[in-house]
Amino acid sequence: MPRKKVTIVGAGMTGGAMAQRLIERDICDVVLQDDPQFAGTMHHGKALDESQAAPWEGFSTRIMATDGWEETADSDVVVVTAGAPRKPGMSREELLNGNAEIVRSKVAAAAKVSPNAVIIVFSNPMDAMCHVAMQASGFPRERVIGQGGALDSARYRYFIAAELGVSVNDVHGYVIGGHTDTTMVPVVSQTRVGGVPLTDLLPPEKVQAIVARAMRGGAEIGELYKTGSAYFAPSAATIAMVEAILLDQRRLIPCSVYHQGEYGIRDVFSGTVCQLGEGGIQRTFELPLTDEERAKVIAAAEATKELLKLLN
Ligand SMILES: NC(=O)C1=CN([C@@H]2O[C@H](COP(=O)(O)OP(=O)(O)OC[C@H]3O[C@@H](n4cnc5c(N)ncnc54)[C@H](O)[C@@H]3O)[C@@H](O)[C@H]2O)C=CC1
Ligand SMILES: O=C([O-])CC(=O)C(=O)O
Repeated sequence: MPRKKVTIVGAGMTGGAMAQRLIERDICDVVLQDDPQFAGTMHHGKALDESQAAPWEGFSTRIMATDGWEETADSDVVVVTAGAPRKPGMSREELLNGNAEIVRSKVAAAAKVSPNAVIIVFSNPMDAMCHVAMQASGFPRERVIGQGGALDSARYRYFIAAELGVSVNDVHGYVIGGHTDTTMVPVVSQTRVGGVPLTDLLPPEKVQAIVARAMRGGAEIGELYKTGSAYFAPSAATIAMVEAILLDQRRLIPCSVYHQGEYGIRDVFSGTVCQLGEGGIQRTFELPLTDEERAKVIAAAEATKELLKLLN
């Protein structure tokens, strides 16, 4: 049986970290695609360096780099990270048109040689870039998936676990809505710690502080790094999605999906809980929201629609 293949487009901070996490799982071959005009020979260096980790990490799958597309052909999953990260003080939305051009051409090229792939869109502003990717690929909604909620939920769960001094494994909560500083919706009403509602464990002001910090989670890291944005947690979140698809794990992970009636929203990418497995999105789930949460989820989708009006 041929090995599964995953292409990571863009071998920068996030693409490189994803490649490392993925190849060390030993579940697929990995191709790092980048453009010498922007990456120089960095992607070749990363692939070679990581290959030489195999004797100690014990993986037998392969990683290679390419400037073109031939080697990416027949990928099962294509992750698109190419594009500029924001600088401190910027919003993700400000990256819209610069990154749209990059995502459009990368996705068109990738889809041509991997017509059955699942595309995971990662470049920011992610929800808007999902529209660009869907249009450039012509793929159905099951196979164009945005990574945002997996990361945002991880941050939210981490902050709760740290506040309560419990294992993050026992904190269950989801962040849905948009992947921007203002449109994320941490679903407090459905957050449980060991089965206990979060609101029974922390006073409202503490919960609100956690929500606010989770929503600015990416900005906080960017302000600390100064030269770019987060990559350790983003790569972990993305590779969990890749693994769920490759191994048909049917995991429930919040992702950006082209809404077709979820929460009454249509024809726009936004975050909701999705079942991920073979073929991409197998099912979507609607959380039972409070009226306030529902209004925020609807506003997030509207904000993405407004942002799309600014797309060149
Ligand atoms: N969805 C999410 O949760 C997250 C998204 N991001 C986004 O991912 C993207 C990549 O971030 P990093 O890897 O940290 O950036 P980076 O600057 O380290 O890497 C960017 C990559 O894009 C390529 N690139 C840049 N300009 C290009 C162009 N004009 N044409 C073709 N390729 C070009 C570079 O060669 C490089 O491989 C950013 O848009 C960032 O905002 C970052 C973290 C989390
Ligand atoms: O904050 C950023 O610009 C990068 C990102 O999307 C994140 O880390 O959540």
